[in-house]
Amino acid sequence: MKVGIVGAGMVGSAAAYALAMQGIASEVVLVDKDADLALAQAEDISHAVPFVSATTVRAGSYRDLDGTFVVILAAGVNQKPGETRLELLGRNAAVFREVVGEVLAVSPDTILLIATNPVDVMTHVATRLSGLPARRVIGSGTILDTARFRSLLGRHLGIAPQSVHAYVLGEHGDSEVLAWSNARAGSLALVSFADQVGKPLTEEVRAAIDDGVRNAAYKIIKGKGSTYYGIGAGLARIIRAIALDQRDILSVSIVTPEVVGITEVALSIPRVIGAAGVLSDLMPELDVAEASALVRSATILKESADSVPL
Ligand SMILES: NC(=O)C1=CN([C@@H]2O[C@H](COP(=O)(O)OP(=O)(O)OC[C@H]3O[C@@H](n4cnc5c(N)ncnc54)[C@H](O)[C@@H]3O)[C@@H](O)[C@H]2O)C=CC1
Ligand SMILES: CC(=O)C(=O)O
Repeated sequence: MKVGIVGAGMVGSAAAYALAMQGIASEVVLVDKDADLALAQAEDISHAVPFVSATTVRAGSYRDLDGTFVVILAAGVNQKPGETRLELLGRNAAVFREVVGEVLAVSPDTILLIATNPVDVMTHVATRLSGLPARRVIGSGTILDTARFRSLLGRHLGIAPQSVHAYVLGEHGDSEVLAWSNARAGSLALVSFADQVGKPLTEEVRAAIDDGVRNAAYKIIKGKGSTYYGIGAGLARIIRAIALDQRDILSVSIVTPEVVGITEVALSIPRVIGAAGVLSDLMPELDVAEASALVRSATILKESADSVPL
């Protein structure tokens, strides 16, 4: 499977590296307005390939994206310390006005996988600009937040994160909703599991995990300028589900006709992913507080998307 990546900075290159290391793509083409950067990233990653896989990693222009099955959009600006994701919207919408048409001119049937922040609103923008069906314009959404949630829960409970079944919903950003009420460890309700292993989910524990998930990006950006390994692996995970038609349930963002009473909004809920993109949407059962937090998150995203002139 051929994968294109527009934006060969930290996120684009981390995704290329994850795809190559896992042998998910047969070919990865990196495109950036800084052609020297794209070339350098492709060269560097291609030198890791002989150790593990046979993926071809190269730099190119938009013309080289012909025949791609998926194109990751990771072009644009990232957050400075203390800046919110939503504050990037105006600048990154301008980038997408330039980039989306270029991609579709050479690869009209591709699946767009959006990473650029604010990712939910950028997914909405890309859907409008491309005219593609919503299920083929997928934002990474809360795939990363869900991984952070599972990681912290697994650490607290002393189990592998893969055995934690819990999702973060709504915005990939400040208003996101950690769905505690339907989370499970193995086949057990989370609270029951936590009590059985003597690691109760006290208010303090829940608050610390919420902070660890919600504010992870702010802390990492303060420490090293940007985040990229987590999202690089998350993007590769979504592409694996597409490449192998795996029908995995992942929390990703697409423009959705209606969620918690809000219409035409891009946000994350669990969705089944396969070769055609998003195959179906799954609305989890939530408690009253979670449902109301999801309405708030959806409203913020809808208003933000409505503010973007196309
Ligand atoms: N969805 C998620 O969970 C995450 C999203 N991000 C977001 O990903 C985006 C990229 O972040 P980084 O890679 O750290 O930034 P970066 O600055 O390292 O890379 C961005 C790249 O985009 C390129 N670019 C800008 N305008 C372009 C255009 N018109 N055409 C082609 N290339 C263009 C730049 O030359 C640069 O190489 C940011 O918006 C960031 O907030 C970052 C981490 C997680
Ligand atoms: C930067 C960003 O969106 C994240 O790491 O969550």
